[in-house]
Amino acid sequence: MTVSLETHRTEVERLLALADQRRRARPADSCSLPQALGRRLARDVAAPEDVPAFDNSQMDGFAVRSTDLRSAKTAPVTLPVAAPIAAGASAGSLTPGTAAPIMTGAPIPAGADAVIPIERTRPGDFSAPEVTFDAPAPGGQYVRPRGDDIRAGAVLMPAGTSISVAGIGALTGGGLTSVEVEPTLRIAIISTGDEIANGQIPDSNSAALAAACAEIGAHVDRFICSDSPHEFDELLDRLDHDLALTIGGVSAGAYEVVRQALSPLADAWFDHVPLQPGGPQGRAVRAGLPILCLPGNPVSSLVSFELFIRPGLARRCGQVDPDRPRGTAPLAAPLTSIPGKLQVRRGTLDEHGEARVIGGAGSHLLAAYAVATHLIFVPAEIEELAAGDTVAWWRIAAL
Ligand SMILES: Nc1nc2c(c(=O)[nH]1)N[C@H]1C(S)=C(S)[C@@H](COP(=O)(O)OP(=O)(O)OC[C@H]3O[C@@H](n4cnc5c(N)ncnc54)[C@H](O)[C@@H]3O)O[C@H]1N2
Ligand code: MOO
Repeated sequence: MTVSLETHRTEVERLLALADQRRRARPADSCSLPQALGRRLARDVAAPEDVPAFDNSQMDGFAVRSTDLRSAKTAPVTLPVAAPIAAGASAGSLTPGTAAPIMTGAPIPAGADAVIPIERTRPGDFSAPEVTFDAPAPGGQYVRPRGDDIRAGAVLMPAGTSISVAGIGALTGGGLTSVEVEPTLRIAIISTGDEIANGQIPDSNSAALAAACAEIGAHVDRFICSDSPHEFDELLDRLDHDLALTIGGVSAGAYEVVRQALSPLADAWFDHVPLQPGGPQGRAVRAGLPILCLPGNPVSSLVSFELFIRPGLARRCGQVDPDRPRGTAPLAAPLTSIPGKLQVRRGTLDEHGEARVIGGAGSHLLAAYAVATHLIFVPAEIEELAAGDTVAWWRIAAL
């Protein structure tokens, strides 16, 4: 039965949710920190130590006892300069009645409780033997106390947090080198057809789809299967993935291995959606494994991945912006489209901000797609568009 694009999208979402459930049921991964960007924490992470680990200066200036500057309220106070404390030095202690040059991040010496920035002192120079202060300072001024960012044992980031760039920094700053993260979604991409299995045609579709899945953070394994339904069944029996994407074998030919093998299943659906390219589609759940079946024509498989699968998959893989950037633009040149189907052309936005189609509508024209930066949409009810008419676009590649 033909279904609307919306119905198919909803059904694909249902299968992606199932794939996500399978992923979550697998054990957590241990991941070293720089690699953990974008992964979700499998459990709460407690800070192993106080951050910062010691009281330290927030400014380049002089470490003082605030009590030594009390009288600066009425008259300037001049103190002898003690040995300087660089960031990386050990803490030491401050002799009462002296001021120690201290750099940002350097440990506050025992006895000191405030820092006066260099620009609020006279002569404003670290090499002078004495330093004069014109105002008192409250205790704690410009001191970053130990544990101010996070206390040892406190939850630094709770389970489920998507590890951001700042998260990598905070976890590393907390003394961690690896974390337990939720497992990555594992996808099996299965190219079908004797022409692929015997090498007559390069397996360009699964190469492209594998790149698309890897780009959004999924783990991908690629398989090739001949037109034998038995071989296809045996291959599916071996998979332990969260999701399978099949390519080809879904339309009206005599050797449609995917449709033949899967359509007897209770939950299976194989038919057309009102889309060009990407009309023939299928989906099934086999022994708990959700399977999304894409048409074999190269442009068709990529366009249907973009429209139906990528948004939900990217969101589940933790992408910050799961949707492609979208907008509208005037068409650079007239075009015609087939009635009753959403047509997806490939093109770019030119220097005038106009949408310019590249190549024809045919679903084998992958070379033109390869230099396109945008998908350009012609609605189902439209047969002709004039130059200047508004079209919707999604950006799929860098300009
Ligand atoms: N009588 C009809 N024929 C076709 C219809 C139809 O409605 N009635 N639909 C056409 C449309 S639209 C599409 S799209 C294709 C989809 O066909 P399949 O999904 O069954 O794909 P195949 O027949 O297996 O292959 C189509 C085409 O793509 C090439 N291909 C397949 N896999 C790969 C791969 N991994 N890498 C590169 N190229 C691949 C294959 O060699 C064929 O040329 O059906 C139309 N026919
Ligand atoms: O709908 Mo097919 O995908 O055009 O070749």
